Amino acid sequence: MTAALPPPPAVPGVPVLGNALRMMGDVQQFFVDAYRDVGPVFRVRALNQSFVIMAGAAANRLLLERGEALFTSEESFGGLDREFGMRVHVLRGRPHRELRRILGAGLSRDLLAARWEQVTAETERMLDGWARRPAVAVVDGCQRLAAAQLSIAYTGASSAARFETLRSAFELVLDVTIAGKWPAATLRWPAYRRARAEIHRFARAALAERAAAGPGEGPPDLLDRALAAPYPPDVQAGMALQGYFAGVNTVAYLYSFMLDVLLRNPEVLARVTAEVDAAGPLTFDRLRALPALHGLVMETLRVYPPAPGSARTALEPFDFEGHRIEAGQRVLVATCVPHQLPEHFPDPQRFDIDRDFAAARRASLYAPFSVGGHTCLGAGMTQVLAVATVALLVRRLRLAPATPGRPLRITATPGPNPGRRFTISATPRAA
Ligand code: HEM
Repeated sequence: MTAALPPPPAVPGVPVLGNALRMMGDVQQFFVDAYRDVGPVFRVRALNQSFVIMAGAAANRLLLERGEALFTSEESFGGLDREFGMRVHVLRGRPHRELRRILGAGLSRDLLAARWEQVTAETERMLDGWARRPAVAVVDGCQRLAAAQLSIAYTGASSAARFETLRSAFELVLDVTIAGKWPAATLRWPAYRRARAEIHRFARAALAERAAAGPGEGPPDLLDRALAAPYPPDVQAGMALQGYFAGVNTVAYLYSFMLDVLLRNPEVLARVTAEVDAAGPLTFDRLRALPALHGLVMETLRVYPPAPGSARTALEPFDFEGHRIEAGQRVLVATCVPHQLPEHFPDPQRFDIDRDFAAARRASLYAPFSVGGHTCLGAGMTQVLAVATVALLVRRLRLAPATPGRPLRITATPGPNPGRRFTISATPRAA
């Protein structure tokens, strides 16, 4: 009989808080440092929660090849399903693949092509608003922008009027059910119940309106797909909500990091600006021919991944890199740790928009959208929308940091972002 392997080693933390402070800051850097100091599997504790973190090439391969058999997402994402009918995150096997197929069609980048004029007009309107303010709070501004863009592309109408309700209710659910920051009883607070009810009314009204009007011109969008799907009304509403919420924070954090990068790297800003200026009228098809901008998006996702891990719970005991992981253990596959390893990305500290990602992508070592069965369904939309947004931005606005010299301070609430204090000033470029 072989002896059972030891449990993963713990990363030293402080009393009571454990590793919470580092998990709430630059969590990607924390995972990279712990991988180097402790190895590819280690335990962390944040207040009352304990996670096993698995990182490196073998961890990504395990999630890709055995993720479906070994893990469930219920404990991490069940709250989104129970509270909002957003079920795709927690399903497994065939039912998951079926819902993914339908939802994937409703979240396709083709919808941006179909609603290009509407999305760019709203983006330009919002960016012009930035130029009228003395300072722009970048994360908040980018959340509003991403929410408007995604809701127009996916549903044909902006959700801007409900933005604050949507943001506060969803962030509370994430803090309670995924981050474990507040007790579950928080979801019984009257203020939360009211916000939740409003979100439900909003999703049901959007679906009812579409059902009455019938599908519009162009490809079927997310609402058409949800209405035609063989699911109960709460799941159809959850599908519609994916268009208003899934992706808003991650896309906004990506935009915010890109702005930080552009302000800190004048040579990158000069290159993308020259590329956009030379491109002529900005049509959806022309987005493909902007290599410096594509490089900026890819490299920002490498260095500053807005979702640096996939949270799961082990369904059965298994061994990984010389350690035993027990059934029921909460696990986080830190999928983006390879982004910082020189064996996969030469000179990883260098921000290089000319990097070749092809080999790392094929080997699942470039993984800002995770790997395996639950890979992001909005990845295609994110990439084209991010290119379009930076193109419109550098064409319209001249940017400067509101507080020159302020260092980048990453905070992970709920995901890694440059923090609420990151502000810029924007002036019209023609001025
Ligand atoms: C920078 C932008 C984005 C990043 C970094 C990102 C990242 C991720 C990651 C890492 C996952 C996997 C989670 C897991 O393994 O449990 C995921 C799943 C998902 N994402 Fe995104 N995402 C982004 C934008 C979007 C957008 C715009 C949408 C569109 C609404 C979207 C919709 C989804 C959905 C529906 C899933 C669940 C897929 C499933 O469970 O089968 N994401 N995303």
